[in-house]
Amino acid sequence: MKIAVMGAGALGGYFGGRLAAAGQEVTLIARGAHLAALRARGLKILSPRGNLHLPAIPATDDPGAVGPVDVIMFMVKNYDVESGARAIAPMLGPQTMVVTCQNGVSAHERLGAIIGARRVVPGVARIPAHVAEPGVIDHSAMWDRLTFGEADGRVTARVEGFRDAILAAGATAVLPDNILHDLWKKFISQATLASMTTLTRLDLGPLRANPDSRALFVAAMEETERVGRAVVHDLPGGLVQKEWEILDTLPDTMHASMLDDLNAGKRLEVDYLSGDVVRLGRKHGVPTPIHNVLWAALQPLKDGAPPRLANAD
Ligand SMILES: NC(=O)C1=CN([C@@H]2O[C@H](COP(=O)(O)OP(=O)(O)OC[C@H]3O[C@@H](n4cnc5c(N)ncnc54)[C@H](OP(=O)(O)O)[C@@H]3O)[C@@H](O)[C@H]2O)C=CC1
Ligand SMILES: CC(C)(CO)C(=O)C(=O)O
Repeated sequence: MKIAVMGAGALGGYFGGRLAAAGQEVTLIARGAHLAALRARGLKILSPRGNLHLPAIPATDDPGAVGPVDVIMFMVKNYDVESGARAIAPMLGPQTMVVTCQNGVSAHERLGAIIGARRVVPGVARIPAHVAEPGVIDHSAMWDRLTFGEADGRVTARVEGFRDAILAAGATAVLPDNILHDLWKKFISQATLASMTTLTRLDLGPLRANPDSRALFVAAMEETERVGRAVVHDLPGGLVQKEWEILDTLPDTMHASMLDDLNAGKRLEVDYLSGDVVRLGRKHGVPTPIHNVLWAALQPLKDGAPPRLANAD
């Protein structure tokens, strides 16, 4: 299978590396110091599921040099979806499938508006990872799950084939009954996890242990669930509780990738997390006071390179 990874950072490097190690024809699309390191030293993955070093994995910043592929793993951040969508044009053949992984609920629609919805297979990733240094992906827990499926719920040969390729590579792939439900299920916890860990600069452990911050966490998730129910009328019940069954099993040191982004001086995806809770709440007449505070409080940090803390000295 010919696979291109558009945005071979934390997630793209992880899944692209596993697929390449399993013999798939993978090209990483990257840029800057990360691309230079990939070319000079190859890709390294540090992972409890097994470390990996691929010294000669193909990497480029030029999708035109790759040409049409079977699958594009579209793994840029939310704020790069539109520019990334335009950049992948030379890799789109008549049958190319483009699988997403972005947190939030809007990336697949924004991508589809540019490249055509029929090409897009929405996905949800459950895998904690970050780029520890250029060329090196640090995957910090056992889970490495990519759930994806056709937006209309059909189980097609293209999604089955790609699921089998990921499973053969030793990572986890799931075809759900309804990918839109899965997107919202994760969004209900992720929008809150991202904003609360980033705003407080704390891991999940202390936020979950303190009764007041836990209550705020739960209320923010319930707010998102109410918005979800207004947007997707057949969203199953009990999603907040189901997400807490996951949150309560995570290590104390778990935090959202958005906190890693803050610490690395990168841009934040907050407009697509708490920001989209607020935006969709307004659109559907559902009040979102908690996410409005979380979203607004993070605005001064969202463009990256956080201002010097007033009391840092
Ligand atoms: N990291 C995690 O633990 C998880 C992340 N997610 C979601 O997955 C998505 C990807 O996250 P993550 O992997 O952490 O992000 P990263 O920033 O690690 O990776 C994205 C990569 O895409 C590169 N990129 C963007 N545009 C281009 C371009 N035009 N050409 C070449 N390279 C490009 C970026 O380069 P540059 O750095 O120069 O911008 C970066 O290296 C996010 O939406 C996130 O919400 C979901 C679950 C877990
Ligand atoms: C919480 C985690 C790491 C789970 O996959 C995540 O999705 C993120 O923070 O982006």
